[in-house]
Amino acid sequence: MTQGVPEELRIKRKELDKVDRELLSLIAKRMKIVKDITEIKRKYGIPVFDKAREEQVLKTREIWGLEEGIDWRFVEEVFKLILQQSRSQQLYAKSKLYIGIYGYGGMARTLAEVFSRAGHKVVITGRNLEKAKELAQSLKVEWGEPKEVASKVEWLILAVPPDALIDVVRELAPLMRSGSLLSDISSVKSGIVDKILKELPEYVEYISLHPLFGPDIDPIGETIVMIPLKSYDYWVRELSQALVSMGFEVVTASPDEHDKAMAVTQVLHHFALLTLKRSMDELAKELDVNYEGYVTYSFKKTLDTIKRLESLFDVVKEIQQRNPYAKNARRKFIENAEQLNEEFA
Ligand SMILES: O=C(O)C(=O)C[C@]1(C(=O)O)C=C[C@@H](O)C=C1
Repeated sequence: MTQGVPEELRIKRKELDKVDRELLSLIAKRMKIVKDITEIKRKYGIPVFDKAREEQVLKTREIWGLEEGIDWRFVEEVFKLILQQSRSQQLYAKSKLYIGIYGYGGMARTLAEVFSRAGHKVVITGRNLEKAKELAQSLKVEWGEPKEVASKVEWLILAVPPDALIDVVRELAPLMRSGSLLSDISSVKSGIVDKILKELPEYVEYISLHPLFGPDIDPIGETIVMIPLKSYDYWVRELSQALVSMGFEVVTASPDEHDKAMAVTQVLHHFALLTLKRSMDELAKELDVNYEGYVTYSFKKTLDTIKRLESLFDVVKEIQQRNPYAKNARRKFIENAEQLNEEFA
């Protein structure tokens, strides 16, 4: 391959090799400092994720980049990646929890991975033990029979679709340890949490969770909504601290507050983007045009989001169907589209 490469290009490539090596050494040096920061944060119980500091980091680096003649957007992208890596390197567990995860889908994997990386003891279970075992082995954590797991963990997280949820609660909740905690992670809370509450024995606590991220992204720095339904202060404090020290932002809400907020940020957002996609496809066909080469920087991001939504279509549909405020949200969207259409006429 080197044959035919002009000598001066070869020399320049060598120079690049050297600089890139130095770049990596500097990144490793930064990571070592981050490790020290983790220890300090663990000592004082300071959250991993510090939004204000990250904003300051991005702003200063963008300015320094400009001083060096480097485009700020590039600097922003690079430092966003560095910060993401930095956060995910920092996870710590102040007190170690024994956590059971029922399920082997994408969210089960993401949560199990983060919890075990932070130092918690994780055990995977589910109806299909082979699948549970497969996931557990790939993450190097334990697996076990549902009943056995339910009876030994301190915190059992059910990462199963809403239709399967109640049966699992009915089967496993009575076997849980006194004072232990149960959580579901469903995207809509109305019509689900009440049913779960009815099934719970008196000695089991219940905090419903909604991780506001999909299974396919690095979750550190993202938000988890915490909905305490049946718990003493102990678990609310313990859980909130555990999540914060793993780098999550925690928002506490009631089930109704959660569903209302999600009607705005999730239902409307998904509906608008899927409507956009269908309209794009129809219009492109009608106009007989291939628009793929004409995609702007920000539209590329929109298309990526649409692709993600399409790959999670079942979940998207379920949210649209189950959120009690979804119908109104969709109507608002249609009304506003019509109104805007008149304004633009
Ligand atoms: O300064 C901190 O608190 C850090 O943990 C370091 C760091 C960084 O890598 O710069 C990482 C995560 C925080 O969200 C903010 C900044």
